[in-house]
Amino acid sequence: MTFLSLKKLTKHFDDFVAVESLDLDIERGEFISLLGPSGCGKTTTLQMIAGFVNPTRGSIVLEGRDITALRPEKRGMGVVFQSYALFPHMTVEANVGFGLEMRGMGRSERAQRIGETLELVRLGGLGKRFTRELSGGQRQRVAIARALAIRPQLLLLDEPMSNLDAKLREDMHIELRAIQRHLGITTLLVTHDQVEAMTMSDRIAVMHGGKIVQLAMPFEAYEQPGSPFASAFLGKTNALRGRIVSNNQRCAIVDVNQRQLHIPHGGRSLDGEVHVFVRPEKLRLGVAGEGLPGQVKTRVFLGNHWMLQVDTTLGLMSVSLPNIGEVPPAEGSVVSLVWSDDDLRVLPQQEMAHG
Ligand SMILES: Nc1ncnc2c1ncn2[C@@H]1O[C@H](COP(=O)(O)OP(=O)(O)OP(=O)(O)O)[C@@H](O)[C@H]1O
Repeated sequence: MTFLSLKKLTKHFDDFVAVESLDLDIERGEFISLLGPSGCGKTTTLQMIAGFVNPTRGSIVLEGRDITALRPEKRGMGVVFQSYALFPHMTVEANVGFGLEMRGMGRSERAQRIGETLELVRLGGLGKRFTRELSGGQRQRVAIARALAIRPQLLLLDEPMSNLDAKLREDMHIELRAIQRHLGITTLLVTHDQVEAMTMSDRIAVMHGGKIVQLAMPFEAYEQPGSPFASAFLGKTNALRGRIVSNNQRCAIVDVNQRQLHIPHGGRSLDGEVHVFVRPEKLRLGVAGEGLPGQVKTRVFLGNHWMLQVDTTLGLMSVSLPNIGEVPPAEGSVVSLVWSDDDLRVLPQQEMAHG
């Protein structure tokens, strides 16, 4: 049975539609991210699941039971907000034990649970501190421990890592994912950070304009984006405008600035104006005369790779080259770009506007 089902979940604020008829099924133990830009309706969706915002329409079904009208405290969910919302005048232990006390758990059982949960987030020994005496990363762990202490059936995370510096955030991604797997706890994360979503999730729901525009495993979402929006939001991409010349069973033949490209269309024959996408790391430098000629406009070194902007007749193309210990051609050099047609993606142009 599906663990959590959102059925045509909708939220209007007056005549503004924040979330529109959203359907999502989550399996037990799954880690799902709602990924999208600011204002796309991620937080509103999470708040409806938590019970803090009433849906305008639609329903929320948890293990077969309709909980749409259930009060938040009856839902048995753990929530971690971006602000953490810790109690500054209380110790770490008191913060973590708060929900347990509310549920009437006895003192000794509570102490044991608090101890276990602090160990889990590697805060053992800090229980007596006040939360104001902790670093940002430690505070964030307290917030997670507080949500986990009640052993919730669903963990809801709203941008919980956004206040941490980049290195700490990276560590927390790995750690939180390990804790989530260890406890087998079904988790929904709201984020606008695609790396965070990719690192942690079993599946990513890409949101745009109050809707899910793609739901897929990270690799699939990145390699086979279902819309121009998803393609551009999940990592860098080069988008070219083209026009369909013809389709055969496997490929669309697309004219891009008078070059004919053969692009696998995945069984979906296309017509008219299209967008052609190619990821920067799928482009390589060829030998002279071999591919699309261009001139290097910028060259940036990023440690594990180089990023080049190359001016071509198809427009400015970003090219990512792995750092293999060689310095690529300097700015101003004439180069040629090659790719495999299998790495090109083609999507109808009008989807750009709708996401
Ligand atoms: N209480 C409210 N009243 C009116 N409009 C609201 C309310 N809450 C949210 N909205 C609007 O609904 C839209 C979706 O908001 P939401 O907070 O869900 O977006 P989000 O994707 O989580 O964005 P962010 O990443 O910035 O938090 C936004 O345009 C927001 O301004």
